Amino acid sequence: MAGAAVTDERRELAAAARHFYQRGWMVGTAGNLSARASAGGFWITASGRHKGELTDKDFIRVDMDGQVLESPDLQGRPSAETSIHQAIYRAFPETGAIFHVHSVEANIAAHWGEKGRLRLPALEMIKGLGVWEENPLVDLPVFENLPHVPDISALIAERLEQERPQIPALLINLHGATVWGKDCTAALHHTELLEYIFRYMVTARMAGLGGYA
Ligand SMILES: CSC[C@@H](O)[C@@H](O)C(=O)COP(=O)(O)O
Ligand SMILES: [Zn+2]
Repeated sequence: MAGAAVTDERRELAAAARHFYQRGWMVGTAGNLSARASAGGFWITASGRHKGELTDKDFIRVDMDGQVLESPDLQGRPSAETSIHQAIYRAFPETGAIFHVHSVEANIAAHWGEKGRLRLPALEMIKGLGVWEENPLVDLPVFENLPHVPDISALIAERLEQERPQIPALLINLHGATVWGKDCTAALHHTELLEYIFRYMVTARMAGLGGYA
């Protein structure tokens, strides 16, 4: 992390962002990351920041209603997608960190979703996302990429209230995945695993397997 004097949850968030940026999942400022703050509320990336070199000034601490509690950079404003993070923290109080990334593979795989769900192949890797059955039928919730982010958040909040996703993740169509975990380490593992599954799906189609399951 370039020149950062970060001492709280922001250190882990900046490291995760750099890792995702290097994988091409957060190019051109895309994506956002948050973690519950020991000081209260959650730290979230400020809007429009480059994710390869985040410092403590690139995060804003907000409460569960999205109101700013702490902003080291007075010019900063919370991620435009903060309301999506709020919806997930509210629905699942045990969630400690949420990562939203934009990969090419997620956007291709989204084309194979139907009726708000994307069936994932029963790969061994799905165990890392908490599903231990043999040959599980796992559907990832998919949401429309509405132009007004709070409208997407409202759909997410409504659906999460009705059904808990089988894995800690959701997809916004032609936009990207949002993945969560009990802490930054778990959220990072879950993000890598889901992106592996998307990569498998795309590669399997390209290899002419006639599907991916
Ligand atoms: C690089 S455009 C992507 C944005 O529109 C958005 O989807 C995104 O993920 C980042 O928004 P941000 O407000 O910086 O958190
Ligand atoms: Zn986004």
